[in-house]
Amino acid sequence: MTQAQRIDGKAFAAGMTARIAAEVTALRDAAGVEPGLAVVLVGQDPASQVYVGAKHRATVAAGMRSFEHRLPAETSQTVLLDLIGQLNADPNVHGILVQLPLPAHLDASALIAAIDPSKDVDGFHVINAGRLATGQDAMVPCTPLGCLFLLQDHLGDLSGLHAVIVGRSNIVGKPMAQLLLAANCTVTIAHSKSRNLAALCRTADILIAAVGRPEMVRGDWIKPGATVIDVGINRIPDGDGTRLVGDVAFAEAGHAGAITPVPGGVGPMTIACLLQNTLTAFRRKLAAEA
Ligand SMILES: Nc1nc2c(c(=O)[nH]1)N[C@@H](CN(C=O)c1ccc(C(=O)N[C@@H](CCC(=O)O)C(=O)O)cc1)CN2
Repeated sequence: MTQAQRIDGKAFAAGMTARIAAEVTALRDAAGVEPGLAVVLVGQDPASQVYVGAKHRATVAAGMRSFEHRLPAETSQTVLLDLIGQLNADPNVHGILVQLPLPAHLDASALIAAIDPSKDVDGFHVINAGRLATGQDAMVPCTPLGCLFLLQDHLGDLSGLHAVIVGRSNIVGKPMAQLLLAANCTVTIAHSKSRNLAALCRTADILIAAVGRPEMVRGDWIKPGATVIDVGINRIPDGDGTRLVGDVAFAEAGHAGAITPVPGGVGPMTIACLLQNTLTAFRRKLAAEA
């Protein structure tokens, strides 16, 4: 049996982070200021706590200022809107994100809409989504941006390739489609209700699995030689404990050309791209003030 090449997102993200840290040092030496990232976490979701902790450590390691706001699950919409208003006005904060998912009583769309689009380092604000869709400078959502970097590093020019994206979320599926269209791919967005999903996936040169269901994409959904990007991070029972699996049945994907592992694939790229977006927001502010 052939063995698909493993796309090492962890190593790629480490290289990006080192480059970003060097740029932050150079900017601090030149301008005497450094980028600041504010992260708002509401509630006790265990996975979100892990991700927010990882964001804090990565931000500090890159020489940026980290402003963490960990709030109780019962925090009201009004209190959060007030906090976002303060962060928008704070000159030391260049990037703001609200960690998702939020407790059910909160309106995530309204909170994201309250973030200054120039500080929206998640790229979830409709202004940034619209800018991306119309080919203008935008803050690009971190996970799809990370997927694009891995694809371009592995394949080079993506022109003319058929990309099938399984998943239509605002966070991954839709912005991923915009990025791949801009890179001259032919793009199909599929989802759990698409007819003949397995056959559709078999037509993909690039298969992006972002559906949030453990190992839903089986080996016989993958065209031999295809490049597979697995965005899923699913914790499943394993013996007495748990383990992480993606949306792709990794063990059945040996005939792919290349595949991202879970963990160690797309996940670390999400955080590296968050640092990149924060640096971009900072640079744009410096340029606007010059
Ligand atoms: N406001 C946001 N909320 C969420 C986002 C986001 O981009 N913005 N994405 C995800 C969670 N996420 C970042 O927030 C994220 C997920 C996974 C990883 C990661 O590095 N995963 C590791 C495994 C970690 C583990 O052991 O659990 C890996 O894949 O190697 C980083 C960030 C939802 N919410």
